[in-house]
Amino acid sequence: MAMEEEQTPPELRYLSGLGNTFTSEAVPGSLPVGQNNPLVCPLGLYAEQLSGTSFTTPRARNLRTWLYRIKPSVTHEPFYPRNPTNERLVGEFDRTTTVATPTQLRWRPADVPLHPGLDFIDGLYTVCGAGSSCLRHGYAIHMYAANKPMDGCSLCNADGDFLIVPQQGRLFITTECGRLLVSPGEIVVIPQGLRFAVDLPDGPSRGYVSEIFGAHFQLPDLGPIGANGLASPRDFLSPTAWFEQEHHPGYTIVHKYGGELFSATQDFSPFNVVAWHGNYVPYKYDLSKFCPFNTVLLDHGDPSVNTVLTAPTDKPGVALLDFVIFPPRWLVAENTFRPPYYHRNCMSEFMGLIYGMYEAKADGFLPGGASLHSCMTPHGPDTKTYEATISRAAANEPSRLSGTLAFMFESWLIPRVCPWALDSPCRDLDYYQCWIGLKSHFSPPAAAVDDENE
Ligand SMILES: O=C(O)Cc1cc(O)ccc1O
Ligand SMILES: [Fe+2]
Repeated sequence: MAMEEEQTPPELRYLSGLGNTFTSEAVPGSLPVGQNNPLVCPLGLYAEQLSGTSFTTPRARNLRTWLYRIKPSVTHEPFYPRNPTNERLVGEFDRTTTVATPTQLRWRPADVPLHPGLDFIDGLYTVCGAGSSCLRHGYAIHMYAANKPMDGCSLCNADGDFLIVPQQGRLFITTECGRLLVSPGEIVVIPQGLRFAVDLPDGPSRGYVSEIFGAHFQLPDLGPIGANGLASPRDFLSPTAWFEQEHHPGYTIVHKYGGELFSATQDFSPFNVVAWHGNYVPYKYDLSKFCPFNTVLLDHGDPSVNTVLTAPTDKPGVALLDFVIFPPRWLVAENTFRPPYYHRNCMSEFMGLIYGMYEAKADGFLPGGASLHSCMTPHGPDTKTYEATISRAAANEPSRLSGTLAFMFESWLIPRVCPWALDSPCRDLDYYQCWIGLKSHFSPPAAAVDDENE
């Protein structure tokens, strides 16, 4: 099943829309009509339901898909702890696993190793996170650097949804619902529990992953923006049914459960779903389709206006995790400091850069790199950006911010950081220096100073 390096992936068909109930048949007539589990399914298939929410979740948020497959997924040998495991994957964020630090953190991009061979599972490493996958509240932020396809194995993440942001190299992802090709500049969401395998048609690849426990992503409300704008539901693409039926001795299912990896073998591919219907599906989204809204007169708006997807908490307006982008756009504000303002945020901000340069950082924040500014940790434009901005003669002219795509995972929950991320050779220990040069421009009128000092 694995593609050789640099191989052209096949043309794929997608279904458009987010939150839709879809139907898809790889063989005509393979979906039961009028019911989900007839006594005998068409073509002798097995019916299997995959639930993404509790059975009793209110209808508007209820997610489930019915899969019609050659053999049911229960047909496998027992689960064992995977050996070797991946020691750098974390699902429980406490004092035993991770560290609390308010320090501004930044990392240079990691080289994609060529040796030893690392597939998507072994190339994943957690950077930070909060909460607990077992208690179903929290998130993890991972990055990956991989150079080899997942061959003869698939991953099932029982802990949460993965939102994957490729930065280098396309991902060819086979899932139980079909296949998706995801390029840098696109994102993909793989829902909790859906089995998938990642192939790397461009060879060495890297990117970012946010994983959410106990919630699913949805589009943000648009409030006064109105009925249109930001990410449009029709630009989200889900796969169409695709299956393989060959005997596959020794096929391995890797199961991520409670942050730990388990594996089980079976003699067939899990990608044996001939037809499916439902609304619990993987989807991809091309970030260049995002329709940004922005300041058209004065002041820098809050980044929430660039939210692509949000995973809610039980508190209205408070996100477990927002996925926010900083896309190419026109800047037209008058008498305004256009880059991001200096700030301290009660939410925590993890940022990555897909390509180009980020508007707040003249140096040091590179494509494939990352930064973390946790709850109430001060941050903002570096000295070079500040000085260049205030001395720019044409500061009121429209200017186009082009050739850049940064993003942020923003969370209400305070992240704890993994020790290997703090000790990483990619960590920029001098990050704080980018602000140390900010000097006082304070120039009160002479009279005011005299009055004060008398
Ligand atoms: O810190 C950052 O660079 C992200 C960010 C961008 C912005 O435009 C406003 C606030 C904010 O936190
Ligand atoms: Fe910020």
